[in-house]
Amino acid sequence: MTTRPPALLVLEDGRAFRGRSYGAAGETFGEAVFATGMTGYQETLTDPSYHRQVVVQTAPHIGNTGVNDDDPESGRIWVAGYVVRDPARRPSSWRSRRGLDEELTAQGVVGISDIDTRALTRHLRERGAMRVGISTVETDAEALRRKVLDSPEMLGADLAAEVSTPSPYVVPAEGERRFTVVALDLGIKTMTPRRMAERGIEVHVLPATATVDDVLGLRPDGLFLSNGPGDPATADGPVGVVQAALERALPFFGICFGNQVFGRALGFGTYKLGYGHRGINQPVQDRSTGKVEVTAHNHGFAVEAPLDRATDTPYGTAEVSHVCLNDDVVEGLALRDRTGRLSGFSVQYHPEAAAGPHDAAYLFDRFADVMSAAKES
Ligand SMILES: NC(=O)CC[C@H](N)C(=O)O
Repeated sequence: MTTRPPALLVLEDGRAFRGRSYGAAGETFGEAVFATGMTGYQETLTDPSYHRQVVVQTAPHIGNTGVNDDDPESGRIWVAGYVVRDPARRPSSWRSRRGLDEELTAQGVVGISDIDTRALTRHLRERGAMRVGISTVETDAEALRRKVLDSPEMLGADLAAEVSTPSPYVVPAEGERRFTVVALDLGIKTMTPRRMAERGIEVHVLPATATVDDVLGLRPDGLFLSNGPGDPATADGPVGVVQAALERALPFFGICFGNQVFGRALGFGTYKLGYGHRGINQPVQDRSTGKVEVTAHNHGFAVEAPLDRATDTPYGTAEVSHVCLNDDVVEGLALRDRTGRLSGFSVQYHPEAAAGPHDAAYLFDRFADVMSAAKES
């Protein structure tokens, strides 16, 4: 194996790491975030929520199972850059079609390897997520840092439309069609409509810019909002769509960015976390049952809502349904109508679990139950 050329990583606060080029040569900028999953790097790389983020993998060996054509969560790699400690020298899996290094290069993703990812992660944990640059062409750390400081920040970034589908498409229900759902694609992962389809839900996926009329024109039984990149404070369009749907008592389910938009639609604020939650083993408690789920996360923002009381909204009573046991961050919201019936809910984490444990799959059944109850009434 030939030795790969040198590469330089510089954070906006000036901390620098020198390693080797991994993937494409060139220069890239984004928000440095760390992901703690021991598996699922393909799903991570192709999750549109990572658009404009440079992902640092805390697992030291990455690329061991190569790249297959089954696991991507979208049509391309979305991360702005990739940071690993020790890339696999040779992939090994019966499903592997090519090496990860090769795939990153083919998709033009600039990365760096052979740096102390543990030191970098501890730095981000102490100082918070921040902008970063990786370069295989610039060798002067101060020069690269100046470019990092010129690059856009994640706070205030409006990115959903950049990753959303350009035109609507339909994911048919498996077996008998029980419900029709409109899903706003703010950066949807492939597995999400599939989890609904498995439950007899036909999913009409619409672009992030879809209007209330586009949604209602399809006469859906429910509205779904996906995960997605960027700052939820910028998502005024989707917030308006959700509010209009709630006014008409249309059952609602949201995931991640969808949870943040739901929170805003209910009148709550959102804020940026210090370094976020990204991994597949985060403990979350469902406050209605007391049960703890081990869940998949990828979020840098969160909803600000009171944990100790319900909140009256124009659409009913809202409460925090799920919390993260590591830091008490709001991980889910539930909305009940005047009769006490659940009419909409959302989670900050990823029940589609691609990758991740399947503890939260019940939420897709809950969505079907909410639609079923609404149909009967
Ligand atoms: N996965 C997501 O939907 C992330 C939502 C939002 N971009 C955040 O970072 O919190």
